[in-house]
Amino acid sequence: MQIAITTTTVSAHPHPKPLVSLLRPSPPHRVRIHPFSHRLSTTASAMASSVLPPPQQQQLTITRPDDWHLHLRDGEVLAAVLPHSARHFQRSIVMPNLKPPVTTTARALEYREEILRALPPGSSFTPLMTLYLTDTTSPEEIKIARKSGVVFAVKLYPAGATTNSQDGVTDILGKCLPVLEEMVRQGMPLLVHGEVTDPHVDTFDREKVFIERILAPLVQKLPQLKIVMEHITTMDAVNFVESCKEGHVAATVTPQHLLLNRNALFQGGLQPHNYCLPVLKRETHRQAIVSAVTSGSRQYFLGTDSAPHDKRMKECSCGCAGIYSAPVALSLYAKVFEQAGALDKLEAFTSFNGPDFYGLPRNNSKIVLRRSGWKVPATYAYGAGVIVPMSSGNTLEWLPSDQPEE
Ligand SMILES: NC(=O)N[C@@H](CC(=O)O)C(=O)O
Repeated sequence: MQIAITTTTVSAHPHPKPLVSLLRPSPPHRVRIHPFSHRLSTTASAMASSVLPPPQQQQLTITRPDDWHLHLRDGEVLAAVLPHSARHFQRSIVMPNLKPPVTTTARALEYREEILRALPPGSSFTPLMTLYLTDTTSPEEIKIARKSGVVFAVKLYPAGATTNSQDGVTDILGKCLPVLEEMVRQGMPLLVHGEVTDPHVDTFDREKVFIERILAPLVQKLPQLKIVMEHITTMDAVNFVESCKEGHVAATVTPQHLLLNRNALFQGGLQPHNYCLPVLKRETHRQAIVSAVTSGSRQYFLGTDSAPHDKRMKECSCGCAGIYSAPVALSLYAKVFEQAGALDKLEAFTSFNGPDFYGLPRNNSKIVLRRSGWKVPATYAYGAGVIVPMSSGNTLEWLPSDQPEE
């Protein structure tokens, strides 16, 4: 374990007094802890130690993370959002659901060039390109993709499931079997948006039903296919992933599905900025995925699903699905792992399990997260408008350093 943790040196009082008597206002005994030095600032330090929580980690140094599920878009939006991902992540799996979608290696190469041109000067961020699977993708295209060295996976969008999925697959086993067999031969992972599109299936059950109707039969038919179940949201998905062989089936998990349940969609009125697909689920599901990712299992890794949409497209009569989390994701993941008492498992989730699954080297450089409050901007501007980030206007605790420390 390469995680470096800095802690305070405050020790617990051997005979703690009842909390209530210690909390009574008493000016001479008031204690302040400087956010950076962590020194007790009054002579009441002995008294204070009895009311302090256990020592807190103040700084985390972890291997630089990768984002294994990212929507970068193109044009002005790409230029605005790319620096946020490039600042914290070394590599990202770039989703291909542009308009029109990235269905060929030739198009993926062009898109990759566009991303590289939009990078801030000096950035070493590496986009890992993907192809958008359609009913007519050919096995030959998979061979070309593998040979290119820049395409790392193929994305399955069931037709009509989410943003720009209208050209997606209508019948994966009926239409795509030869392509999937070629992917097995090429060791090319299939990244799955795991929701059925059957309008008779309740929106909140679409992931569960997808597992039953499509994913389980697919794994049975092609057990050698490497599959990433993207942005899982349910206990059913956790159970499914864990029933599969490590190294063959894995899952990405977003910050929103770890921190929010479906109440967040309706708190005080309709909350369009908490709307994404798959939609947030009930609390028991959230707890199941938190337990899964903080357990230390190698089958889960970081995938933000950061999906920017113009504010006007979110706040309208038929709002788009997608939450923009790139600037805040790392702080939020740290919060989740800290709340679960599992900060020692954070690095494997952010930086090891993903490259290990994809058969890529782990990053060498580091990133530092400091316990230092920072306020998330209300919006981020781009050419034509603004994008509202997740946790907009809130203060977050863990501040990632902009520069990796070698
Ligand atoms: N997650 C979302 O709600 N939206 C994504 C598409 C996707 O991954 O479903 C988008 O591209 O906007």
